Amino acid sequence: MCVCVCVCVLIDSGSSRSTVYLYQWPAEKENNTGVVTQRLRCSVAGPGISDMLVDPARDKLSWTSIRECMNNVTKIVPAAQHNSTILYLGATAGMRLLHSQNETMSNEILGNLQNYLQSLPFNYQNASIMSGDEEGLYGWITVNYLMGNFLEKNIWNTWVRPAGGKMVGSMDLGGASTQIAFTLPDPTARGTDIVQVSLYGYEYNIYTHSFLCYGKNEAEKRVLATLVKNSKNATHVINPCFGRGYNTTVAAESIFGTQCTELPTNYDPKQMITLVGSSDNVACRDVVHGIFDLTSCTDNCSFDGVYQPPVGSGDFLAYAGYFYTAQAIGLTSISQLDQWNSTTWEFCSWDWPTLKLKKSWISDIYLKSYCYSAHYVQTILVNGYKFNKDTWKNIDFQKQVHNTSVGWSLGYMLHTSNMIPAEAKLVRLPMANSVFGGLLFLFTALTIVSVMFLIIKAVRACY
Ligand SMILES: O=P(O)(O)OP(=O)(O)OP(=O)(O)OC[C@H]1O[C@@H](n2cnc3c(O)ncnc32)[C@H](O)[C@@H]1O
Ligand SMILES: [Ca+2]
Repeated sequence: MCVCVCVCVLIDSGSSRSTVYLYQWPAEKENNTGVVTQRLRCSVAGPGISDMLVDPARDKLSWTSIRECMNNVTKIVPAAQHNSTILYLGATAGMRLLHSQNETMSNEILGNLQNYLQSLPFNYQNASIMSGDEEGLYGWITVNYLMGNFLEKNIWNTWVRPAGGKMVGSMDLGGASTQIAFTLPDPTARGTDIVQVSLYGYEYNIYTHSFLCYGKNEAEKRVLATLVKNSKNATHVINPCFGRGYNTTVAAESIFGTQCTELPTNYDPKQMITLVGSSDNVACRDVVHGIFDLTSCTDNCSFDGVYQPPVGSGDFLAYAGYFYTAQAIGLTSISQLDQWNSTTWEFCSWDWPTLKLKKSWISDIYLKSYCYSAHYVQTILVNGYKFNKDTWKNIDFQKQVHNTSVGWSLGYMLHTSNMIPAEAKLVRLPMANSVFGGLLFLFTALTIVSVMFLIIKAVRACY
């Protein structure tokens, strides 16, 4: 429990990279809402922990990069507070995939990492692999905590649930998996992927689902795998999603060395494959559509036969890969669906020299993939989750709220350390704040008028 401490360190071990977060808050206010701020965000150099081999030489390298971030933490947190500083590590889709493929290796990596974290001067709690549903739920908690949707102060300076109790849905696009989570209007709805959580004394009925292999990087490998399989020449492959003029040669294992793609016949991991860009919008859209099973769903279903209630008319925050994609095509924050489509169309029609010129601030490693990811975002949101032209404008593409990164880590820290109590001593008004305020005003006005009336009557009686 983070009781009486003002700082917590959380390591987000994602599939593509690890990030160290340092959160802080005033100790006496720890159960209030909106008091936790992000003091440090440190990107660990190198790949995600699932790609770190546990051979001594690589090991040394890997932990050295985490050590650099932990040294920054050590400098910020006063020495007297080190042993009360809680330290957690949560691993996500990269480790989920590795765990199902090679449990021994995933245990070895986690064990190795645990030894290192235990050797630090902090109050190490645990390092674990989260389930996709937990990841989605914690993302939802982060979003609503940062937006102040759980509690607000009423006119009596007491914490109450905001009038209307509108919560914001959460959509996270990672490298290996993607999550959606939102509250259901019907508090009694039960079923697959619906969880009930009690926060600050209120019950929330939340739908949360995580799609493994639908993260931005793994889904791109699936697109490339389709192109390789459908190509007449399996070593010289046209990629419609890359800009014309962009060619790259990669080893087959960089596409097929994952559980997310099916191995081709006569698979040779070292076989080199040349991918040749062609800036072909329609072909890119079609191959991206092809990785989703959009046919096995009818009502209340997203894709791949997964149950999903309608997204409704509420607001959503889309972050991580959603934000990077929106930023690359120039449509962060709120946009119209038509705008997204036309911007994607224009972006994907540019050849590589034009892309480099127009988006000179983006490094090649990311730039080559944004045409694919713009189509991917449109497909998953519209064909998958069933956003339409009216509800698309409810999606806000962001990476931060109040200078704090949006992701599962803050929600995990708040929940795991009990900083969001299930029950809270709240004043529960029998009516909405605004109605209560209005009635209060009315009664005050009536009292004043009555007193004045009595005074006037008394004065008149004297004459
Ligand atoms: O959640 P999982 O699936 O484990 O993956 P992750 O945690 O490693 O995934 P991130 O949110 O860090 O990144 C999401 C995607 O955005 C990409 N990405 C990360 N940082 C970026 C940056 O600064 N600019 C552009 N793209 C970035 C990254 O390669 C992924 O494809
Ligand atoms: Ca992530």
